[in-house]
Amino acid sequence: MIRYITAGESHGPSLTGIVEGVPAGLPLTEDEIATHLVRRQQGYGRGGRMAFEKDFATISSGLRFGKTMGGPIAMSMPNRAFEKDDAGWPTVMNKKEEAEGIEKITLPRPGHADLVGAQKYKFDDIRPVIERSSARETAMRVACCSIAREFLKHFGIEIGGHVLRIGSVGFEGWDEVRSIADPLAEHGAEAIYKAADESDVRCLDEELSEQMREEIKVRRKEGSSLGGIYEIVITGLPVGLGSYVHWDRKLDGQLAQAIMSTQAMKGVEIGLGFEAGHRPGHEVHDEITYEENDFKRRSNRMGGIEGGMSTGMPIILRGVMKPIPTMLNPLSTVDMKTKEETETRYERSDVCALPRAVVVAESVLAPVLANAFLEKFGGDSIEDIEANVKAATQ
Ligand SMILES: Cc1cc2nc3c(=O)[nH]c(=O)nc-3n(C[C@H](O)[C@H](O)[C@H](O)COP(=O)(O)O)c2cc1C
Ligand SMILES: C=C(O[C@@H]1CC(C(=O)O)=C[C@@H](OP(=O)(O)O)[C@H]1O)C(=O)O
Repeated sequence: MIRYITAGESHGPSLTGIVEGVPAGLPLTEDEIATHLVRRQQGYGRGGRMAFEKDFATISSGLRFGKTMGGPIAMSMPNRAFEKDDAGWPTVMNKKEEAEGIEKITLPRPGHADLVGAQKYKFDDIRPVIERSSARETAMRVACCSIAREFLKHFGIEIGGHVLRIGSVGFEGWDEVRSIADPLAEHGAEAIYKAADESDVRCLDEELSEQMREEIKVRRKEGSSLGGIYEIVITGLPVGLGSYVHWDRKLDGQLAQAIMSTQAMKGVEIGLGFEAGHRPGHEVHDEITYEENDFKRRSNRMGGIEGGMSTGMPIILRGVMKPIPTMLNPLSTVDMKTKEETETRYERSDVCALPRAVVVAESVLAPVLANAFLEKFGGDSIEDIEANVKAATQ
């Protein structure tokens, strides 16, 4: 079973990650991991921080001659913000000897972890909450998950995401999206993310991309922020990953948890999702056929999962991200120190991080799928697993 843990603060010296349970013999390079780290930094609507961070994870254990050895893989990634002290407020993490002189942050932002975090941990300064709740953590999360992603790719399983909606601009309904995404998915889900990467809002439609950019521009000018909806497609899956036999083995439940564990996510749907509640059964369920010695389905409105198990069709999952809580135009809040009503203070921020969050969402699904795959075909080495897959498909 692949497990990973991340450590690090947004403006601390570095982020650290350890990935345990990766089978031996998987070819892996830092550059492959960096592909997704670079993608996570790109996107229209990003803030100033992403312009100067140069995310790269250095591997310090678990590899020999470019292949995994079965032991924990440790990674480290520096925060350039730690040295820069450029954010317009003291980057307090590198000035521990001056703790007394540093201004406390006492104005919690609605929608961020600030108020509840300070209440829970009994802080009179929001800074420690900001540091660890920040989506800076997703940089190391993407690095860790990219290893599981490489494992899946080795067995022909690909993941690709794209943006469906930003604020008021988006595709009209399920069929319109399918007409663009499904033909790409026939070449493997990576064709989807590669096509989406052509647009700086990661949308597959050129006209919508332009409108989304405009929407972000308008909301930025107003001092507001935006979220949106994205879709992730996973191809190359065998039948029967996950199980209906127990609640915690259902693949859809595990995938949803991974998405909801990501900063700013407020919902997940699989296949038709919430639209299934609007349609009668005959317009929802995927009819079964038998062609070329195999069971097939006429459609994939269940999004590749039935009974908590992969059907062998592409998994289609959508997530919704709320608008960024930090906004130039302030919201009402209360000063934690004086208890007086006042307004939030602005700190450097993304205006819309959805195009970047798509890469995070693609990534966090990888360990879930890799573990479901290992549960079915598992072994200590890639060689063992290849033999198990071969035996199961003969
Ligand atoms: C890729 C990404 C970038 C983000 N950037 C910011 C940001 O610049 N400013 C901000 O206030 N929130 C940002 N967020 C959202 C906050 O991290 C998040 O709302 C906060 O941690 C509270 O957690 P919750 O939204 O899950 O409740 C970002 C989220 C993601 C996934
Ligand atoms: C640093 C990243 O995102 C950060 C997420 C974030 C937040 O509150 O979640 C706040 C901002 O941090 P800063 O105030 O340092 O600019 C974002 O830039 C990153 O994605 O690597």
